[in-house]
Amino acid sequence: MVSNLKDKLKLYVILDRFLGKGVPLCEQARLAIMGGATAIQLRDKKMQGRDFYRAALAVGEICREQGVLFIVNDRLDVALAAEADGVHLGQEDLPLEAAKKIIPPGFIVGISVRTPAQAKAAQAGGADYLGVGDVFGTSSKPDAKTIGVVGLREVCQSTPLPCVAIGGINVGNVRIALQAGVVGVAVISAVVSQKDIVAAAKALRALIP
Ligand SMILES: Cc1ncc(COP(=O)(O)OP(=O)(O)O)c(N)n1
Ligand SMILES: Cc1nc(C(=O)O)sc1CCOP(=O)(O)O
Ligand SMILES: [Mg+2]
Repeated sequence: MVSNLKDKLKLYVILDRFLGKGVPLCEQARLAIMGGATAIQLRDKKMQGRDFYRAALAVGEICREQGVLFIVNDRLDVALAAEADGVHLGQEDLPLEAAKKIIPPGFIVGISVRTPAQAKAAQAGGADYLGVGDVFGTSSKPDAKTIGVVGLREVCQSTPLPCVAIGGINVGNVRIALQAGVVGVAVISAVVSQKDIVAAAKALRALIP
């Protein structure tokens, strides 16, 4: 059971094997946490289930030791087997109502949304937080659809659930995202693609109250 979820969503770093420029996933996690990441997501669209599970065990152990939230992207089976804190599901992933049939109490489910209607449905289905984006335009997810800050604000104002902004977030625009009503930001390239991952995470974390 995770308490103070809002605090744990402040700086949500998503690991990426390819955008991490050769830095191993566990090292990305360690460095991001040293820089102040409050949540880590394991996301890999190409790994086989067995490798993804192994990576989840390894990254999960680091997060547990450091008291950082650990979320697995897409794969509820892997999230449960690796005893992650939760899973993140998009609009094309396993439906929330199906996930709810098999998740234990206290297991966190984050849902990607782009509209107030999607936010409403996620809340009705028992989501714990929302990932809202693509806010500023991202080059890390080819099929992302940009909603802008106006779209972000509309979603935040439509729901009592804690919202995390995602998509093109960096030190130059994080304040704008926060002003739209999110509790935190989720990033890939602004942290894991940077030469100094610790410094990059620190710089972002310093801008999030
Ligand atoms: C925190 C957070 N928000 C949104 C997403 C995107 O999820 P999804 O739309 O399912 O896309 P993929 O990441 O699976 O490509 C996310 N992963 N995390
Ligand atoms: C994984 C993901 N989901 C998005 C969405 O809009 O749902 S945007 C995105 C990629 C975010 O990477 P970066 O911080 O490098 O822009
Ligand atoms: Mg997904």
